[in-house]
Amino acid sequence: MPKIWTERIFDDPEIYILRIDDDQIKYFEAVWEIPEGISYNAYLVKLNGANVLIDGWKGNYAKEFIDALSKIVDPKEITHIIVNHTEPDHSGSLPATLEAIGHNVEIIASNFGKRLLEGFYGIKDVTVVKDGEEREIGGKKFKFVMTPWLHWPDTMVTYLDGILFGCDVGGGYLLPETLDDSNESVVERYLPHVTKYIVTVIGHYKNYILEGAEKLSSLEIKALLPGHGLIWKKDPQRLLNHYVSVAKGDPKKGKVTVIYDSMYGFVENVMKKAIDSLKEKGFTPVVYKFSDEERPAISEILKDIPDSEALIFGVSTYEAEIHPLMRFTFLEIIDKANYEKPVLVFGVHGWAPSVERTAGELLKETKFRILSFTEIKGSNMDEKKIEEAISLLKKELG
Ligand SMILES: Cc1cc2nc3c(=O)[nH]c(=O)nc-3n(C[C@H](O)[C@H](O)[C@H](O)COP(=O)(O)O)c2cc1C
Repeated sequence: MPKIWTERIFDDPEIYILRIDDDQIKYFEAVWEIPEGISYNAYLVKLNGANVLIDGWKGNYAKEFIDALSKIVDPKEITHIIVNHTEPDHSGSLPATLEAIGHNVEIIASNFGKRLLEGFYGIKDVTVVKDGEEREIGGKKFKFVMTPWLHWPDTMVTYLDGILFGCDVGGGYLLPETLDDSNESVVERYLPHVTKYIVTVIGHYKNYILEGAEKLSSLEIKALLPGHGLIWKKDPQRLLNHYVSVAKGDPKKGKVTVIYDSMYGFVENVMKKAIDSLKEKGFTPVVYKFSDEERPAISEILKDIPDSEALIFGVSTYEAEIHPLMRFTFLEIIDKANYEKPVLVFGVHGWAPSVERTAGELLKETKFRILSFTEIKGSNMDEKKIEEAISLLKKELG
């Protein structure tokens, strides 16, 4: 059963969090494996003569949302709804919320957000705010800053008295056992799930993270209240720095992610040799293997790419192509985690070498620097060739 949190998190201005821990979800966006779950966070700001609701929950929790909201405020007393981002994991509860409010409430969104609200829910009456626009509501100044492509073109953030309502900006997977960042061990456990969230959800637009961070640096941010995961009261800059580091792909010294498939063990033999050689040279390999017994989650593989120094792929030839699961893995890495990092590719075939052609074609237009393709026939494992490839990597990374 999803846990629901409704707590006052600030006294002045009076702000409440409405967080639901979605422990039922298996695949975020119907693709990313998240056994750790995800929370949806909405916020209510109580002001003089105004009650401002910021974002909402996924539609399947609309009833729970109205019940939780009703514990804090009579929905009929809500005067404004700010929609920072219209993706239905935040806006799905909106139609039910409007019904519970039962009167004309002012909905505030970006220009793109207005278009999407009409497309998704038929909502036409939306006040559009522009980049940097300020509005006085209930005696307080709300500032709206456009952060397009974080994660959709509609996305904006809302700034009030040093508090940034980020929606997807600042989010992460996991159902942390606290609401905020005051407990260091919770934060340390949480941050890898933030990385996983960034790569899988916003990785395709990661340059916009750098643009957005630059834009937000002009604001003094005392707290960051995102649409997923922990809220940041103690050190919001830590989370923003983490976002920038993932977007840049800052490497951890020695970390090399190794991904391979092996149907009958031929690729595995090659990769074992490569992994031994990596360890001998002081690297720390993180290994993912597709076999008839194991199938790693693509979301987990993606999580390990940003802070890797290099990537190594081992692929079997499959109907003159690379193995189907490795093909999907390549495509997702290229789409979500395309970084200027060195790459080695080992290919094993039965009768015709193909990896330089197939993997080469996939990697051609990417930022990855291919150091070598090593083609191996079946069990004719050429240890010298494997050693040469790993030595090339050592030379490259020092
Ligand atoms: C379904 C299937 C399709 C294959 N297609 C090709 C192919 O098109 N060209 C080729 O040279 N080898 C092909 N092979 C042979 C494998 O690439 C070869 O046996 C390789 O060593 C497999 O390594 P692995 O057992 O570690 O996966 C195929 C093997 C299988 C099972």
